Amino acid sequence: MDVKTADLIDDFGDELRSCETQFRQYGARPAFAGPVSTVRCRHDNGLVKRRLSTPGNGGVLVVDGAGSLAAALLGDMIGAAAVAHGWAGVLINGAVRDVAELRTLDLGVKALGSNPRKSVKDGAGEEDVPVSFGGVEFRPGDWLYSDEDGVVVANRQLR
Ligand SMILES: O=C([O-])CC(=O)C(=O)O
Repeated sequence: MDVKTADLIDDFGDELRSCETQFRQYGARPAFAGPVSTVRCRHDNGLVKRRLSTPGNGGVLVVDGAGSLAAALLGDMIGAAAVAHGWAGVLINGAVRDVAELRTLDLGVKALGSNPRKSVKDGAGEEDVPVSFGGVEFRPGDWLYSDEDGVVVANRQLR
């Protein structure tokens, strides 16, 4: 999908929520879009790993890691699983690791930063709940559009 968030804002205006968080790009896909699924967790990526190992159907997993940079919620193995399962992208309010390898994956990956320390995998957290960061609420079933300008979300598929 050819995603241009600025064009979407021009065409759909207030129908879109625009996230203020300044993410870094880590995947090889600078632009991605799809229906939203969510995980909320902190220093534990058990739910992220499990979710990205199930069919993504072109969706985007929004992970609210509470903005913590203390441990990575995604690395190259989980990233490769996401590609293999047909996810379009992963948006992480938290950290990643294996940055050099993530750069080669055909996947949208945006996160706040990186940390080589990995998370535990107890599976603590919540799935399919609304999560909020950057002044935006991300709800399961919303549509997310992301490119180098930013991340915007709508209640429905706009294109
Ligand atoms: O396993 C983890 O916690 C993250 C990671 O390094 C990977 O996905 O390869």
